[in-house]
Formats: sequence, structure tokens, C-alpha cells
Amino acid sequence: MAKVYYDHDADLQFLKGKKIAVLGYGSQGHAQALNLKESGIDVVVGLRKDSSSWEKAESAGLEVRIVPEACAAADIIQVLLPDEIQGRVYAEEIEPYLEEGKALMFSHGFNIHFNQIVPPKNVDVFMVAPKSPGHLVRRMYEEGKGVPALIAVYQDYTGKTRDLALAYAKGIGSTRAGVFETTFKEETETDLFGEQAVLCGGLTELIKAGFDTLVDAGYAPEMAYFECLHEIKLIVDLIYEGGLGMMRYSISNTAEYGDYSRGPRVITEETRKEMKKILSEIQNGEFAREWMLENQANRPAFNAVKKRERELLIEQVGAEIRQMMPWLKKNK
Ligand SMILES: NC(=O)C1=CN([C@@H]2O[C@H](COP(=O)(O)OP(=O)(O)OC[C@H]3O[C@@H](n4cnc5c(N)ncnc54)[C@H](OP(=O)(O)O)[C@@H]3O)[C@@H](O)[C@H]2O)C=CC1
Ligand SMILES: CC(=O)[C@](C)(O)C(=O)O
Repeated sequence: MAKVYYDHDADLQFLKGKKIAVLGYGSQGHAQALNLKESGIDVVVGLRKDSSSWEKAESAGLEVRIVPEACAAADIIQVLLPDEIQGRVYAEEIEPYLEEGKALMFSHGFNIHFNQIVPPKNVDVFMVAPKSPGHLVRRMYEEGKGVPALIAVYQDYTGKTRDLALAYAKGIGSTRAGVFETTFKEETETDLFGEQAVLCGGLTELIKAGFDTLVDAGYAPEMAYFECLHEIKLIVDLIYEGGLGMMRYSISNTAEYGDYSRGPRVITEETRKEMKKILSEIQNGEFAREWMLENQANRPAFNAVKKRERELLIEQVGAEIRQMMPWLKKNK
């Protein structure tokens, strides 16, 4: 088992006297900037002048400047912009201010691993990647907890890069939960695989297939929603807390037999072959090339993904149920 780093392994002193520019105030940017500020770190948020987030960040008590000014003022530059534009913004607005001894950091390795950003040799380059959506990074910090994160060192010019990474992870609350060390390659390839084949892509298709099967067979959409979407969280929470064993201990014997006897008929050898293909397209750069070209062409495929009729039904039923049962709504 890889070493796990906790609060006692990290020292915020490595960030004292340093200014951190958090570029972007979106899912990760808002969470990391606010958590760092509340950890006593000197933060400046870097945005574009017409950003819809500018006022929100300022009213949260954060210093906000345009990206070039934030980078010029900072010792550490955390790039929390959309992956697909980081390369362009880096060349135009970050690199000119990346002086010797500064640090460049990320929360996903895509742009370094796929050579969209090639930093100068005389700076530190590292990653602190929360394994969680940004809004949970903030919510857990406010609750005195944290979300696990990965750290990776790509370039250690000052000899202190790992100390900086651990201090940053502590500043956003992740060393409360646990921090693993990895590499830019491993984080990038596993994160892309997870979000494509399991978490977002795979899970969404599983939900839609189950929902369609029940609704096409004449069952009420509400029944399909509860069985194929709502209960996923409850089952995953059990697995999250105590592994597959705890989930199987908690469900009925009938459900457990159904799991063993019918589950493998849903995720077939074909599915596993497709997962391997998805991974190889990540490893050989095919996905990265496709995603960057998609953006250069102004996203024709991305924008053409129309919500299928049935997806709209899933969203509509979900909204009605959350309306009827406010306790289902996420805490703000
Ligand atoms: N979402 C998540 O939970 C996770 C994300 N990550 C990584 O974190 C990074 C940020 O992702 P995420 O937080 O989701 O991004 P979001 O899309 O949520 O936020 C992007 C931010 O960048 C700003 N922005 C967009 N274009 C520009 C520009 N040209 N110049 C300056 N600012 C700009 C946006 O503001 P505006 O448009 O108003 O200008 C917004 O504040 C990515 O590398 C991602 O892979 C890692 C782990 C989880
Ligand atoms: C939350 C997370 O890490 C994801 C799904 O990979 C992402 O949003 O990039």
C-alpha cells in the first residue's frame, strides 16, 4: 500500500510568506481559494476581466486580479482553468510571469502529460488533485473534514516541491482525509479512464439503460427513477464506507443472489474489452488529440450531443421527486 500523508506530514510554514494565484473560480477554484484563505494562506484569484465569477470571489473576501497580474504577483500559480484552454492561456498570460524559482501547479495532469504546457526548467511543477468534485472540497472543509487528494512532483527545481505540495494539500484540507503520491502520467490516465468508463460515462449509460428498460416495459418513470438512480447513492455509500462486503451484508439475500447471478450478464466480456479500448485511446494520446481538436473546431460533436428524450424524462422525474422530498436535495 502506498504511503498516505496526513496533517502531521505537512507543514503550512512552506507556504508562509508566499502568494498563491488560483487561476479560475469554478468548481475547484472557488473551493481551493476559499479553503487556502481560511487556512491563513495569502491567495489572489486570477480571472478574465469579464468573468461572471469576479464579483462572487470579491464578495467572498478574496483578492481578484486579471490572470497576468495575478501571475506576476504570485510565487505559486495554480491553474484551475478548463483543461482545454490551459495551453493557450499559459502561453499568453502565465509563462511571461513564470520567473526562476516560482512554482506552477495543477489539479489534473492533462496539459503537462500531453505536452500542451512545457514549463521552463528553472521552476517547480507539481500537482495537488482532490479526488472529488470541487463543491465537496469546500463543503467537507467547512465541516472540519477533507477530501482525499493525490500529489505529484513533475519538476523539483528548488528541492522543496514535495513540501510545497503537502503544504498546499493541507491548506485545502486534504491531509485531514489522506494524500497519496503519484505521477502526472498515472493521475492523468486513471482520472480520464475513471470519468469516461466508470464514473460519468459508464454510470450515466447504466442508469439510462436501466431506466429505459423499466419505462419501455410499462413501469412508472418514478419507479424506474427510484430503482435505477436514487438507490445508487445508498448502495455506493455502503461500498464507500465498508467495501463490497458491507454492501452485500446490508442488502437482502435475494438482492445478493441477483447481484452474483445476473450482474455479470450486464457487464459482459464485451464491456470489459471496450473499457480496455477506452484506456488505450487515453494512453496513446488519441483521446487528448480528439478533445483538443474538438475545441479548436468549436465543439461540433460536444454541442451536438442532444439530451435524448428519455434523459429529459429522467431529469424531469428527478426534479419532481426532489421537490416532493426536500430532504433529498443536496445541502447548499
Ligand atoms: N471539477 C472538478 O471537480 C475537478 C476538476 N479538476 C481539474 O481542475 C481544473 C479546473 O476545473 P474546474 O474547476 O472543473 O473548471 P470550471 O469550468 O468549473 O471553472 C473554470 C474557471 O476558469 C475560468 N476561466 C475560463 N476561461 C478562462 C480564461 N480564458 N481566462 C481566465 N479564466 C478563465 C472560469 O471563469 P469564467 O468563465 O467566468 O471566466 C471559471 O472560473 C481542471 O484542470 C480540472 O481537470 C480536478 C479534479 C476535480
Ligand atoms: C471530480 C473529478 O475528479 C472528475 C470527475 O474527474 C472531474 O470533474 O474532472
